[in-house]
Amino acid sequence: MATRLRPSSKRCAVIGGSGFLGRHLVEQLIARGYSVSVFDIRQSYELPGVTFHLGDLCDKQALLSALQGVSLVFHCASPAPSSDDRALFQKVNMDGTCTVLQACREAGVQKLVLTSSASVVFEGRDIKDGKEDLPYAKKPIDYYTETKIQQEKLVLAACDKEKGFLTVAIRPHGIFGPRDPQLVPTLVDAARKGKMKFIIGDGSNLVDFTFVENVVHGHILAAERLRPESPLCGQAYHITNDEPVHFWDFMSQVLVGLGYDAPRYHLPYWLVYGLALLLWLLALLLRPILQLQPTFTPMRVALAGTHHYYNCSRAKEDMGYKPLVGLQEAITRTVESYPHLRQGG
Ligand SMILES: NC(=O)C1=CN([C@@H]2O[C@H](COP(=O)(O)OP(=O)(O)OC[C@H]3O[C@@H](n4cnc5c(N)ncnc54)[C@H](O)[C@@H]3O)[C@@H](O)[C@H]2O)C=CC1
Ligand SMILES: CC(C)=CCC[C@@H](C)[C@H]1CC[C@H]2C3=C(CC[C@]12C)[C@@]1(C)CCC(=O)C[C@@H]1CC3
Repeated sequence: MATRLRPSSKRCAVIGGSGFLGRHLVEQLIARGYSVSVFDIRQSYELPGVTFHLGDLCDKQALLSALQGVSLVFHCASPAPSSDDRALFQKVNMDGTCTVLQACREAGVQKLVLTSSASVVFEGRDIKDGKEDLPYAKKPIDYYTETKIQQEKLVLAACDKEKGFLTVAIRPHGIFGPRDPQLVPTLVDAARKGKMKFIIGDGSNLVDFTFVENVVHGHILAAERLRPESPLCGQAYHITNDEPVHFWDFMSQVLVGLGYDAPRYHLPYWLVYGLALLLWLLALLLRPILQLQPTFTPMRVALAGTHHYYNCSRAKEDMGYKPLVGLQEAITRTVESYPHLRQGG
């Protein structure tokens, strides 16, 4: 019979630790004296104190060997939202999360912190100051959101004080910062193709964009405050910068900071949404013969043209959360971190 290592409270694993958020989380955990095992399908860096375990989270045996002696697990792995691959999302976010839960229980893990998403309540309509008690989206706008909802439900339902296995979900929104492979690169790519001249809607919609270091701070606070007697058990928490901003002002600041023109001309929201939907259907029909990746997906158009900002007072009250980096400093640091994406760079 395999021997089980005694879990140590400063030994943790980060599933998805090679990704954007995962790597920032790993760096901060190391700085705080944790020893970290990264479990991911790829290795994207090396860092003293970090052990890499390459594997797919759908493979329980591979997970079990990475979770030996680990008391705390962060699960922040997911296929990229842009992949739009239903089967992959179901396999990784739903079946894979069941496997993660099973492996955690078998390995004697005591705490699991899931990176969920504030989008689990977003249906493409305005959300202003949304609290955690909003119902899950009944008609999720894409497969990513659909499976993030199921994933969060699975993890929160697995919280079991009697069995000594505690879970909590963090719901960040619009994560950005150095090394983000999604928001700034997509924006710059669209600008370089001349697609960022238009503002979708009247431009007055307020949105949360959250600096990656604040998201990391929320995760670590949640892990450290998650105890049998704490209110965190089995709960979800919004983590934002607590400074909603006009979507198009944020985009313009990043674009201008990198030397591109800010979008200027307005287009009606429903017109662009309708076109994006048509394009998405066309891409779906042509998929067997042609791989189309439209920039303006229905989800992106909805995010660009509606209000979606969230209240994070539950995290403030229950875990003492407060953003560490303000939005202006965060934008400056992010823009400076992408010299290669500058106009002409
Ligand atoms: N980027 C954002 O704005 C937001 C992200 N989130 C959530 O945050 C988490 C992290 O996202 P990012 O760091 O932005 O994404 P990312 O794509 O940079 O990182 C995800 C990591 O998961 C790994 N991964 C994917 N499938 C795997 C599998 N089957 N087995 C093992 N590892 C696998 C990838 O290799 C990658 O390193 C995700 O759960 C995402 O849903 C939530 C809200 C907003
Ligand atoms: C309109 C347009 C093409 C803008 C370019 C930027 C977008 C790529 C980002 C703007 C808001 C971002 C966002 C996400 C991905 C990147 C954006 C669409 C998420 C969908 C990532 C995963 C989540 O859980 C929610 C995020 C909401 C905001």
